[in-house]
Amino acid sequence: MIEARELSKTYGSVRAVDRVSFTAAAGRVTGFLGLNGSGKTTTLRILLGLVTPTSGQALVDGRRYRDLRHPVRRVGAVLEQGIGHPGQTGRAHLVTQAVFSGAGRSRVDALLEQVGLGHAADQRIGGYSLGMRQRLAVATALLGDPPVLVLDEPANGLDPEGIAWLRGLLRDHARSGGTVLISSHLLAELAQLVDDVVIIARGRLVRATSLAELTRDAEARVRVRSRDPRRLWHALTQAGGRITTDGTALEVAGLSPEEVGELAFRAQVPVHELTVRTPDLEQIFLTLAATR
Ligand SMILES: Nc1ncnc2c1ncn2[C@@H]1O[C@H](COP(=O)(O)OP(=O)(O)OP(=O)(O)O)[C@@H](O)[C@H]1O
Repeated sequence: MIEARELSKTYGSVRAVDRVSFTAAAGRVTGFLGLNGSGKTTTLRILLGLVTPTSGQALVDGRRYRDLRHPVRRVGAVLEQGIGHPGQTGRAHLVTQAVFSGAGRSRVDALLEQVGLGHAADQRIGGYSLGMRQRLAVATALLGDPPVLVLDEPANGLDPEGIAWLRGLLRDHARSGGTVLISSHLLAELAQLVDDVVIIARGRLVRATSLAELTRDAEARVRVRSRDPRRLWHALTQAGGRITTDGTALEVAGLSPEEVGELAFRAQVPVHELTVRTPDLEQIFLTLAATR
């Protein structure tokens, strides 16, 4: 299990992480979500003992990373930065990491196969595509066969097949009792994968809940297209509607379709389209991520 307790990190005047508390439970995949710069990487780096928090604690199985007896056997991490020496082969990289970390090299070949790099094991990393590097990073994280996996934006650079592969791997890991914490700035990317979500915005926790709960809570929206969107926007906002737009139509939250129709009528704005949109997960996330 992963636990953040009132975690804060300040860089000069920037509160990168501000009293954030959440848990990521064993047997579940937890999505750690926030827009760019919201504090995800800082939180994960604190968790992995790479950054010292200003206050609060980040714990893996009740201990700080640096207090874990065999960290590579407890926690595997895929971080954002580049991996390995470009002149090294994938296999040599894994062997080096295995030796350095004390994980043992016996799993190297099996892991290369598991992440789909068996055919490229003897190619230099410098010639790997971004997706292949991500696969190698996942293999490195799995070296110590750790129950806890922490992944910072691992889907970056993966093609749809790679994403499906990663999803399968992480789901299997959780199904066998492992803990998975995975960050992203796109909820849609994780929607098929996560059980729970932790959403942060500007360093603060906005929501920590199950994906099912998040979907249930979301309110339907009314999409309305008209000849005079400015006037309609004004009328709907005056009535308490919360509005976004894709440039073509207005998306209205907080008002029923009946209210939107009647308000448009009263404002004498001809309506060309009025539809009820069931909640879109990405929209829910964006609304939450932009709230504070
Ligand atoms: N070493 C640092 N020194 C100064 N400011 C930092 C440092 N690391 C992060 N920050 C600032 O802290 C805030 C949070 O950054 P962080 O990288 O944790 O966000 P993020 O959610 O991971 O973003 P992204 O999705 O872009 O990676 C940002 O304002 C960032 O500029």
